[in-house]
Amino acid sequence: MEGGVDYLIDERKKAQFDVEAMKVAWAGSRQAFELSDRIAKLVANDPIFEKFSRPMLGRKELFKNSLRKVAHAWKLIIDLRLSEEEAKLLRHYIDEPAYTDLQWEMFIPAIEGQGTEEQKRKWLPLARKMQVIGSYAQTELGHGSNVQGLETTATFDPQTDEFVIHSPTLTSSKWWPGGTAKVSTHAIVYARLILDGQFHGVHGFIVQLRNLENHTPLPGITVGDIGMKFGNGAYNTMDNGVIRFNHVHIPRNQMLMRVSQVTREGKFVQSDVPRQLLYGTMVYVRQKIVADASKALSRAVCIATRYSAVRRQFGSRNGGPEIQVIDYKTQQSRLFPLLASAYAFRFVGEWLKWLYTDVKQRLEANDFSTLPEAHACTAGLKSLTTSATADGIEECRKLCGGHGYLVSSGIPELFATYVPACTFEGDNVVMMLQVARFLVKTVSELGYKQPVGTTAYMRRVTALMQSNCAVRTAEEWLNPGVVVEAFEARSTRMAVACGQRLAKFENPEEGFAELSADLVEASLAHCQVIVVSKFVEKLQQEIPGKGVKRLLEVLFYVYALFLLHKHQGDFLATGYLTPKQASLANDQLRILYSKVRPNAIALVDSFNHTDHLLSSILGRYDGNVYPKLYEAAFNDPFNDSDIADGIHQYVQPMLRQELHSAKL
Ligand SMILES: CCCCCCCCCC/C=C\CCCCCCC/C=C/C(=O)SCCNC(=O)CCNC(=O)[C@H](O)C(C)(C)COP(=O)(O)OP(=O)(O)OC[C@H]1O[C@@H](n2cnc3c(N)ncnc32)[C@H](O)[C@@H]1OP(=O)(O)O
Ligand SMILES: Cc1cc2nc3c(=O)[nH]c(=O)nc-3n(C[C@H](O)[C@H](O)[C@H](O)COP(=O)(O)OP(=O)(O)OC[C@H]3O[C@@H](n4cnc5c(N)ncnc54)[C@H](O)[C@@H]3O)c2cc1C
Repeated sequence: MEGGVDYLIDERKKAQFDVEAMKVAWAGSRQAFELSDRIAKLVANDPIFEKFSRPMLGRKELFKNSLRKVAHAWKLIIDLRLSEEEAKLLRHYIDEPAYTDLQWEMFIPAIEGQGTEEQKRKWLPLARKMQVIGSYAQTELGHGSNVQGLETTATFDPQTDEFVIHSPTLTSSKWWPGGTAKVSTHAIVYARLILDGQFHGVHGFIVQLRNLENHTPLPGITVGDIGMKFGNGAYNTMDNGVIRFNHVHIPRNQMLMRVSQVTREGKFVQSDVPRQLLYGTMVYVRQKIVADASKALSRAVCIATRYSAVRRQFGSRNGGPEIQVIDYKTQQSRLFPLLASAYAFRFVGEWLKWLYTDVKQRLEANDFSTLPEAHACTAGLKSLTTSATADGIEECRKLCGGHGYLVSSGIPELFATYVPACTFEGDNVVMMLQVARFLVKTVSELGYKQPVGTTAYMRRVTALMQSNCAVRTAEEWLNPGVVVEAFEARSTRMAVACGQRLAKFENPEEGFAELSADLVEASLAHCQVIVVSKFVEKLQQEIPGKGVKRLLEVLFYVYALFLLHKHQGDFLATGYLTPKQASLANDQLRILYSKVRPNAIALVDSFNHTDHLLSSILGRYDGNVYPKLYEAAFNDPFNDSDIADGIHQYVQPMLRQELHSAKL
């Protein structure tokens, strides 16, 4: 058997649910599905968006090609009158990090969230028409996580009514801002505000970087690219920049002044808006990153699942077919939890989008009450989903054996492009520590304040601390209430235990630092409660289509019981479960894997990923893997000639024992 075409045809016949209806459930609605499907096909059928050759290109060629794709996309957006939602889908399917990500997802949102009405009126139309191109310059060579530690200064000059933006040290050089090295004309620069020699916190300033006519850097600005990043292709389509400012003057009205203002006289005015709103853009992007995690993980899982059905190893009797590797229980126990995680992240991402929209409306009406919860949820879920997705993509590579290491599997580039999500928009550990602060506060207030939102379950603190799990059979684990309660009890107990240990420290900050590893674990436990509960809430909704809800229920149990198995140390140490109950959960997990097995291919087909998006020979929809791998090998430019450059010069002299006289 040369290809896996027949295998995937057979696999698709095994599905026990309506795949078309599952596609709608994954997309969120029929309208969302149709929109997404239309844009996916638009991109897949346009040769300019070809990306299979990307990892072979040198940096300059790669970058120029990326500029061409953006220009073509922008032309399509105008010609086809695409809405902002459609344009963002177009970006998703083009699948290439570019300066426009920063323009649309950071520069514009920063002005929307932190600008005054006047600033919005001036800058937003220019940015939305791409008449100015902006980036987000916060991180410096010396500081990224610690925003309050930034060194760039913005000193008000009352003589000229201007701010003077300056990089006083090498470590204050802006370092990383995407789109800045070669493209952006403007940036939101975060800098320490200095008025009359006094420091007034870090604020955002709109700084013009380049001449709009000839694109040269403005006087006082030194700008360049920070160098090649991890992996070929991958994030190297982005021009991450370094910028030094040498006393660059900008008008006073280019400080983003919704949160605080500087008057003509140089007086600092703090409005009622909390200073945390300065971090609002990061809350927005973290929410987007959570939504993106399910897309990335589902791609890797789709490739690994299809290939696992095509690939056969061992077990041949009398020349008959070998076993499909997807039938190995070990393969299932590594792959199916990732499949279930993709669905879990999809649904929690949908919920987080709702939460963010709600917070945004409140902020616009100057209601800041839900901001701490939104910050904790976006920070925690960003950390949980990106860490699991990055690990999951790497696991999918291993699930594909040696062929997974080939660039043509599509996995190496996906991994290299994805992993920085664990670091950017907040290092994942730093983000979990933010959740920890929120949890510690919630726990310390339990005696007199009812927790709300995602911590509302802690209202039942007494019951969750005292009662234990009642499961007696593997079957009894198939109860959403039982599963959610187990996660809530473990999380509450871990958070309360941290609170009790913290109380023993005289200095709370010292205690927090000392216990930070435990606090991160407690935060993860809390974030898992959110993901598990949001999956259950999804299942409580009407989900049309034959067998769709049943399969989603199976995936819910796979996700939750897999986590329970993985973290059984916590569940046992907190005393909520007995070893016997943990073992019953694992027994149930094996039964669940056998329920997923016949549906596995249909479940990944339901993501509706095009071959263009997957860009993977192993994950091809038709399963025609081996002939295409063979063809691709001989199409590689390295195989253009049987005799590679350098063979005559460096290998043949060795073969002839003439190396000492050869010119090297
Ligand atoms: C062709 C045309 C196509 C057009 C369409 C294009 C569409 C594109 C689609 C693209 C797809 C995907 C989008 C993704 C794009 C992503 C690109 C990403 C590139 C990367 C960018 C970056 O990385 S930007 C830099 C990010 N930096 C960070 O995240 C820094 C992390 N550090 C911090 O956030 C803070 O310093 C930290 C939270 C760690 C601590 O802050 P600090 O003030 O020092 O500390 P505290 O004193 O601890 O905090 C004070 C209190 O404030 C609370 N708090 C902190 N942060 C927030 C917040 N964000 N919101 C609300 N509250 C916050 C904190 O909890 C404290 O509260 P308390 O009650 O006092 O304890
Ligand atoms: C691909 C990419 C694109 C980026 N794009 C942009 C951009 O457009 N604009 C921009 O401004 N920035 C950008 N960044 C920068 C990014 O936001 C920072 O790298 C990120 O916030 C992490 O900060 P750091 O690099 O200072 O890490 P560090 O804080 O130096 O982290 C190093 C280690 O220290 C640990 N650590 C740090 N603080 C603590 C703590 N308090 N407690 C415990 N452990 C801690 C971390 O967990 C980590 O293990 C980008 C980064 C990347 C990789």
